Amino acid sequence: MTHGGSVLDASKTLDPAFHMIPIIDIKDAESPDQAARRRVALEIRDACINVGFFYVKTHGIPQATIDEAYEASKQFFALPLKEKLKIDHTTTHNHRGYNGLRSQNTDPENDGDMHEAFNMGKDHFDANVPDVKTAAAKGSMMGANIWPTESLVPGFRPAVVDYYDASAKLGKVLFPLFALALDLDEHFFDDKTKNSAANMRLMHYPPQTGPVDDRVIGIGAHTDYECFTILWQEPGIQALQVLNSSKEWINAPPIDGTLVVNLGDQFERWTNDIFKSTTHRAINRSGVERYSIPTFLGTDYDVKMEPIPSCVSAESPPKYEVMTSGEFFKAKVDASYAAR
Ligand SMILES: O=C(O)CCC(=O)C(=O)O
Ligand SMILES: [Fe+2]
Repeated sequence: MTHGGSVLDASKTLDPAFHMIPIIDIKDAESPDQAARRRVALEIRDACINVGFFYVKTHGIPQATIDEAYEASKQFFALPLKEKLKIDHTTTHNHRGYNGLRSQNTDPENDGDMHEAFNMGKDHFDANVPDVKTAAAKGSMMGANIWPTESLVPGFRPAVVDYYDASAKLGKVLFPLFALALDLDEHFFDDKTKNSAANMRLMHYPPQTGPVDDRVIGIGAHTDYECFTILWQEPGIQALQVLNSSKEWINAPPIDGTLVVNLGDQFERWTNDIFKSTTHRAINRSGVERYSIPTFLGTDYDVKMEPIPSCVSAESPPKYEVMTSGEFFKAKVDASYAAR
């Protein structure tokens, strides 16, 4: 990496008023040929600097794993509200479990998101992860999952955990590509992502028809909080929109055989804004139910987000206070529920 860095240079010369979200085939992500891996990383670099969103093709998550999580999700949200409320997120310190319609407000200008969700994270912990109770006392996002009664949703937990594990594994494939995209050692994030700080949400958006209050939409305009998100969207339903620098909303429809990847605020902080954490929202005007599953991949909660040297210079001094990813993430998530 040269001083000043090609990443920084590129960000100065390109205009991110995108109208299309690129599709990137990551079949060579783990190729033994370093040049092939680097080619994928360069495509990712362009997308990260200009768009903050891309679709990944050949992502490796088996269709059966997706189908089972989708079915499990439909089964869960069809439960009576009183059952879902038995695992309400307010019973946990880290917002695991169920959040009902309008219980979250992602855009502070809005009046509650028109989605319900089931929130979870890694379902078992390695011995080196801090004890759940200690972590909770420290206000961490660590902690166990809570699950609906098995007999009400048979097979829910294994189906959800399988998809979680598959998307976390895809995250492990993507981190080295992001590192390469930043001209870092491919293993840069390895020791920063040992404890699976990945969180996942099953989301359900009821259809919104007729006049819709702009302040009550599926999920209000927001950026994600972690390094990046892997998003599965129900096929055939347009709902997700991404804001470009001309303040136009660009549709991000589901595309067969792909998943959406978008960057979050942690990467923006690591890269001093060179990687874009792009604003997005979702509104379901399709007339039918919509389901989606985002998995949010961040670094371990005790990792300090220090700007990557190639991303700062005399002309571009560090913009962000250095804090741990856990402090940052908890503050953001708490705030998204606070006003409700
Ligand atoms: O459901 C979607 O398409 C988007 C969800 C989202 O942006 C989020 O949960 O952060
Ligand atoms: Fe999001």
